[in-house]
Amino acid sequence: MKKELVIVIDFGGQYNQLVARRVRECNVYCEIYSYKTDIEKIKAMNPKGIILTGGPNSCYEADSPTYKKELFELGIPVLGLCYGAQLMTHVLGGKVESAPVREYGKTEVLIDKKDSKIFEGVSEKTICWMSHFDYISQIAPGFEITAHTADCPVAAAENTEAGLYAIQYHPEVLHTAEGTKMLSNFVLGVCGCAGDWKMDAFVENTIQEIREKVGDGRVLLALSGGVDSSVAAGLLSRAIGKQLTCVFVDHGLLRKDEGDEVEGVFGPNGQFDLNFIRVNAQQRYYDKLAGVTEPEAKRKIIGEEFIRIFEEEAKKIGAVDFLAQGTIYPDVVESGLGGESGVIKSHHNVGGLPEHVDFKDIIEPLRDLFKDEVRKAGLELGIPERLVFRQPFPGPGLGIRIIGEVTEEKVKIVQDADAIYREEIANAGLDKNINQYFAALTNMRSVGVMGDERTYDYAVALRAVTTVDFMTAEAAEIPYDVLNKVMSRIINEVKGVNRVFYDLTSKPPGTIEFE
Ligand SMILES: Nc1ncnc2c1ncn2[C@@H]1O[C@H](COP(=O)(O)OP(=O)(O)OP(=O)(O)O)[C@@H](O)[C@H]1O
Ligand SMILES: O=c1[nH]c(=O)c2[nH+]cn([C@@H]3O[C@H](COP(=O)(O)O)[C@@H](O)[C@H]3O)c2[nH]1
Ligand SMILES: NC(=O)CC[C@H](N)C(=O)O
Ligand SMILES: [Mg+2]
Repeated sequence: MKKELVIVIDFGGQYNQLVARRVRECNVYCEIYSYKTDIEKIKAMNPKGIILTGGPNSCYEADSPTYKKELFELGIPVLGLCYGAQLMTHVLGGKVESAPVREYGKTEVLIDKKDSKIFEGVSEKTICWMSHFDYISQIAPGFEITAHTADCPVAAAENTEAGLYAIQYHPEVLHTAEGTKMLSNFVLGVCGCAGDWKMDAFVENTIQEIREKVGDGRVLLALSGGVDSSVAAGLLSRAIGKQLTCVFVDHGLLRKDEGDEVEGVFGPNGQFDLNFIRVNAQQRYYDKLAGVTEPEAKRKIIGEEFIRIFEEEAKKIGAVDFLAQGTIYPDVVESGLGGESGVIKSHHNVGGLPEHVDFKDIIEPLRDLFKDEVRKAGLELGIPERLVFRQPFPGPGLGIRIIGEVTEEKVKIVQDADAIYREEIANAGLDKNINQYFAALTNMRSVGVMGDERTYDYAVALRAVTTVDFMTAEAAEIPYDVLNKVMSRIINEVKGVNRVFYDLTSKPPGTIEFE
């Protein structure tokens, strides 16, 4: 079964992931590609629709991102959003200029063409999210204006005959009250997608694809016991059974008792029928990380050691062709490989991979999914809810929750503090409402007084966030008495700590982890 595909062409906008999400919420599969992607490649994928994203540039400037005119002549419907709308206009002979009045934030849009397919079921006056300083001063030949605002004569325009639609605002953000409706009108109404891409189809198709790719070869899965690799294990084991071996690395940067817990679930006495190997590599990691302080350097070392261990294990098993990982879409984007977005941090399993990897190929069945979609796939596969809804834990583990140099002593401190924090969050019944929470060790030491004596000890930072997709997040509002209890237990029970902070920062501008 060939799935319907809508392509998002990325011009560097901030909300590009959201565009892809909204399309998927219409049950249509969607992928993001850079504007540098060759038109032949785009044609070969045979998409049912193309969406051009926003972007920071001005399309009339010489070296701004652009696309060939041919893109608009493929007979495939194209929707341009903000920069995308301006670029479409510019390339097709209209005019884009610096706007006399910029628009930013919630803005009332007045629909001029009530029977436009994009505005089916949309109110005549509707609140939309604007973010632009350029504007379309003259539409391209063949287009008509379909909406305007008080300050912007072209809030939307279209050339229905050519299947081209331009929208100046951002329908993908939830501040645009009826934006989801407009995008679904494009995807289902204009492009004619059936909207039958669902998780059961994803699971069945992926199992089929894995079987075809692997044949009678062998696969080594990097299994952390986290959500993503557990779901990947579920898929792979359904697809190829005992041709799969799962390797779990205890790098000495796991949470307190986590190594034994993972072994308990996936090992020989656990609930899955898997080939499972636990590698104890604690000392090896501490040695490699000694003296290293720079976050990206730490990530690269941890990522590289993972691969070297997998290679060694593969040799012991013999004739392993494929390395499988539980990589998901946000790992790819943040590592700067998902399009035009900058590198935020190199996830150990993507941007942190060493240049040479001793496997024929890498299998990443979840590479195109967001976290909540991975969870849906997990439930579809019958993976226990307790595993599916676990909070994520990053592969580099406490290595990126200890700011600066990692030592065994610091690992012990952060493990103990984190265990107390998690216990108290669970006692307060907050664990279901907070999507990720953990203790981190700041590299800061300060003076305190305990039992009439001077102390000069570390400060622990508590982090807790609510988020849907881990791309953006808010600091969770934890009741003060809970925080207070955690603070007092950490200071009393964990040696080497004399201060506790609560991190209030949202993402952006912070990230969830500290490094
Ligand atoms: N300790 C580990 N041993 C083996 N593989 C690991 C380990 N930690 C991470 N990996 C590999 O790196 C991938 C990415 O790690 P990541 O933490 O993003 O995912 P996860 O652990 O599977 O799920 P979660 O995000 O819920 O923690 C994992 O899916 C897994 O393939
Ligand atoms: O497997 C992983 N390898 C990594 O290198 C990594 N870095 C961050 N994370 C997790 O990704 C989510 C977003 O984290 P940030 O806001 O810190 O980028 C959060 O859930 C983080 O825990 C990682 N997971
Ligand atoms: N959000 C956007 O895509 C902005 C497009 C363009 N840079 C403008 O300001 O008009
Ligand atoms: Mg993990």
